[in-house]
Amino acid sequence: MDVHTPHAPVAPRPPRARVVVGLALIGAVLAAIGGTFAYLRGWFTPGRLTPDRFTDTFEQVDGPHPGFRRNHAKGVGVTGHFDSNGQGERLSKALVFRPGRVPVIGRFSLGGGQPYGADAPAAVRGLGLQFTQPNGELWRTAMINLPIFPFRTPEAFHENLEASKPDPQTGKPDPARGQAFLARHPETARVLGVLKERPTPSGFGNSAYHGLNAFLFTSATGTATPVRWELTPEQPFVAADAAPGQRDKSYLFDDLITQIQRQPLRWRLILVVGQPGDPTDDATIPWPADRERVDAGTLVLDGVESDDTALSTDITFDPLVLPAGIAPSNDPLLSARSAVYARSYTRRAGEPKQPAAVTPADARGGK
Ligand code: HEM
Repeated sequence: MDVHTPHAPVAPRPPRARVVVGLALIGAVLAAIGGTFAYLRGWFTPGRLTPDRFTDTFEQVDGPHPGFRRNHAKGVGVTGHFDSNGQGERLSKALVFRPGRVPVIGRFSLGGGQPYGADAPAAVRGLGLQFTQPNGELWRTAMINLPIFPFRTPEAFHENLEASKPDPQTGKPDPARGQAFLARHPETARVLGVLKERPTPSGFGNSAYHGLNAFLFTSATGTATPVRWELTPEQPFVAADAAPGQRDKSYLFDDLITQIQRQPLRWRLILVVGQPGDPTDDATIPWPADRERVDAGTLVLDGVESDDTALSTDITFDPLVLPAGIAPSNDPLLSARSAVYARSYTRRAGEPKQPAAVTPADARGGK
């Protein structure tokens, strides 16, 4: 054997054989891509909870409303800024916490997939925000007026949606399915018990908003701290209207528009500092009330627009769009939220849109 050729030389293949091998390779690559695609869409495992299936279920509960968000469908866009006082800097190196001002685009909304439903005091109030840092990085967050979330996992949220689908016989959700869900999920029953005791403020402007999921803040020196955040209103508490049925269908949004046009609305951004042992993967459990609360600055909202024209319409307030210095925790809701928000956006962005309930004339104060 020739020492310079330790392996038997490979005879060159005739050109036709090379073409066949090449085509087979391309076929294998396409099959692998197709297989991955089918796997991700859940076609191999029909019971698996995929972003598509989650989005379909939202549509089945509230009906198809092309062009609108699949959850928090009714809303208005807002604009303003965040004045940071620098107190958050010791927890996170994110530029948004340096002293100074950053622009904010936001959206107030009501929970559920009905873009034309009547406003009601008990409806979940939402506030999505996007902060733009001086280096162009974005921080997006979507908060609600509940201090704890009723569902621990995406699966539990989805199971509850399934139980909320209208019964074909009555056109309403079957109460027995709701009861069965609560029996399987005592954590949801506990959260609903807590929420029932809370006084409801009169509108969007005097509500507090909670980020609920925990995040990990990293300081300039590399220290990591679990943090939850919330917005506390500077607008004084007034109890919710006991008989809003007498009022306009969009009275919560009308009041918000009137208030913002009178004077800017303001909230304090509070960073709640977690201690070792505080759960970061369970938004149904509040952290102890004595946790340190760092007032990081003031959110000021001074512009309001209809969903038909607002910049926020083309934004998903995806909780995983984060600047350096804020990272996701191990909360299982976070990645599910990100994936389902993206699916909702892809669907609504490709559909023809009906006019929003709150029109551009309404947002200009034309009522
Ligand atoms: C697995 C859990 C969740 C799922 C599947 C889910 C699903 C959705 C979907 C599909 C949208 C519409 C997205 C779009 O088209 O832009 C949405 C919007 C929203 N969600 Fe969630 N959500 C979840 C948990 C939460 C939690 C924990 C909060 C509060 C901390 C929250 C607050 C909001 C708010 C405020 C909006 C409206 C944002 C906007 O105005 O665009 N969601 N959600």
